[in-house]
Amino acid sequence: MFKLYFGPKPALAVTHPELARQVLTRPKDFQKADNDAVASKSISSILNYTKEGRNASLVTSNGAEWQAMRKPVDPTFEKTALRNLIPKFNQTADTLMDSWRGTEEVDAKRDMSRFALDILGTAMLGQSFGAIEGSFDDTYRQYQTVMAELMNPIYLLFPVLERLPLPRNLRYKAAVNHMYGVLEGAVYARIEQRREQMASGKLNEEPQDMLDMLLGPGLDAKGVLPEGHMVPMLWIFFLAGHDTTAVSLAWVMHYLAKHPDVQERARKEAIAVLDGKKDPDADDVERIPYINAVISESLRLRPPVYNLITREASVDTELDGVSVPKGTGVSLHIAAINQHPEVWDNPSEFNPERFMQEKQPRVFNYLPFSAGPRRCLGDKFSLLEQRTLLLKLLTQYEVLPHKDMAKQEDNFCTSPMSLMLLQPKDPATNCFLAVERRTSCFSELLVASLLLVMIPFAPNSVLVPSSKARSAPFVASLLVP
Ligand code: HEM
Repeated sequence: MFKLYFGPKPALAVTHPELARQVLTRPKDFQKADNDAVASKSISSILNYTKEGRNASLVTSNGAEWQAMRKPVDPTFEKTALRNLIPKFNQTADTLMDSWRGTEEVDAKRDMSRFALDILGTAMLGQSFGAIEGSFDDTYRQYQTVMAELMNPIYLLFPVLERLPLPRNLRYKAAVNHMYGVLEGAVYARIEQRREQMASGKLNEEPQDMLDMLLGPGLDAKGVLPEGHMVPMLWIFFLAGHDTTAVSLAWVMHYLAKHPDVQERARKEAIAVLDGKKDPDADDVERIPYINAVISESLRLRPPVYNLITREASVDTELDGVSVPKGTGVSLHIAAINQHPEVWDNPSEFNPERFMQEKQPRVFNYLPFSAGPRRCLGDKFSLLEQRTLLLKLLTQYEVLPHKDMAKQEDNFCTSPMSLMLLQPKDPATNCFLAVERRTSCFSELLVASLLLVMIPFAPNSVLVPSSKARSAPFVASLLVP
C-alpha cells in the first residue's frame, strides 16, 4: 500500500490481495467516490443523471440507490439470458472477419474496438453501429468524440474550463446530446414497434435483445428501472463495456502472436469443438477451457482496468493498521494485485496453464473484473463475446507477429485514457501484429492430408506457421493499440 495524490486529494493505492479483499468487502467503510473523480462534469450531468438531476449512474452510486439500479438489471446479464445473444455475436464476428478479406493491413486495436462497439449496439439495442463497416458514420464519430473527451486530463483537472464556450466544449456537448438522442430514440422506437405489433396481433413476447429485457413486457418506456434511469443505464453499458472488452481482445491478439505454441493449442481446441461447424453455440463456448485460460491469463497480466480509482473512505477508518480519514481516495492497483509475488509463481510470465489447474485462483488474487458486491456486471457478457470471436477467428485466421514485433515488448501506452485503461502501446510506434487467413475447416483437413505427402515441397503452406508470414498470399497486419 502506498500514498499518492489525485490532484490535490490524498489517496491510497492498494497492491496486496488481502487489502483489496478488505476494501471490496467493507462497502460501509469504502464506498464509490463521487462521479467527478472519474469523469468530467458535462458527461456526468448529461448522461449519468436523470432529467431531474438525480445520480443515475450504476457505477458511482451507493447503498439503496445502487441496489435499486443493480437488482433489476442483474438478470439481463445472467448466463441463461446471455445465451440468446450468441447468434448476434456470431454475426458480428463474421462481419469483422469478412472486412479483413483482401486487406493487406488490419489495425487490431481499431478493429477490436469496432467489433466490441457493434456487439454492444446489436446486443443492447438490436441495431449495429455499423462501426466495422463504417456505415453508421455520424453516430460512430460522435461516440468517439465523447469517449475521447471523457477523460481529457485538462478538463478533469480544471473543470471550470467546461463552463466556457470553447469549441471543444461545444463539440463535446453536441456529441453527448447526439448520443443521448440515439439511446432515447432506440427506446422509443422499440415501444413504437411493440405498439404496432400489438395492433396487428403480432407481438413477439420473447425478448430479442437486452433492451427488450430491460423494458420488460408492455409499453412502459421506463421498463424495470426506476423512473428516468433507462438512458443513463444504457449509456453506462457502453461506457463500461466497450473499451474494456476491446482492449482485452487486443491484448489477447498480442499474446497469441507472441506465443505461437499457445495459439496452436487454442486453435486445435477451437477446431475440435466446432467440428466443422461455422458458428459456435451456447454449449460450445462452455467447452473451451484452454481458450478461456488464454483470455484469463491475458486479463491477469494486462487487466484493462488496471487501476481502479473509484473508491473513497466514507468514514474515518483504518486499513492494514493505517488510519484512513473520511474522504481519502482508495485505488486498487489491479495490475499489481494480479501479479503479486506472494500468490503467483513467475508472476510476469504469460502462462495460461495457471488457469487449467483444478484449483482456480482465489477470488481476491485475481481481480480483472474486481470482486465483492460491486463486481463487474458485464463480466460474463464480455467473456462470452471474447470466446465467440476467438473460436471463429482461430479456425479462420492465424495471428502472426508483424515484422516489427521482434522489437516489441509487452508495453502499454501512457495516454490520458491509461489513467484507468491499460492499453497496448501507441500503434504508431510498435504494436503491429499480422494475421493470416486460414483455409476452411474442410479444406484444412484436405490440405493437412495432402501435406503428409507434400511437406518437403511446401515450406510456405498455411499449416507451417514459421517463415510463411511474409510470403503467404493472404497476409494482413493487425495493429494492436
Ligand atoms: C474485459 C472486459 C471488462 C472488464 C475488464 C471490466 C472490469 C470492470 C471493473 C474492474 C469494474 C469495477 C468494479 C468495482 O468497482 O469494484 C467494472 C464494473 C462494471 N462493469 Fe465491467 N468490465 C468489463 C466489461 C463490461 C461489460 C461488457 C459491461 C456491460 C455490458 C460492463 C459493465 C459494468 C458495470 C455496469 C459495472 C458497474 C457495476 C456496479 O457498480 O454495480 N463491464 N467492470
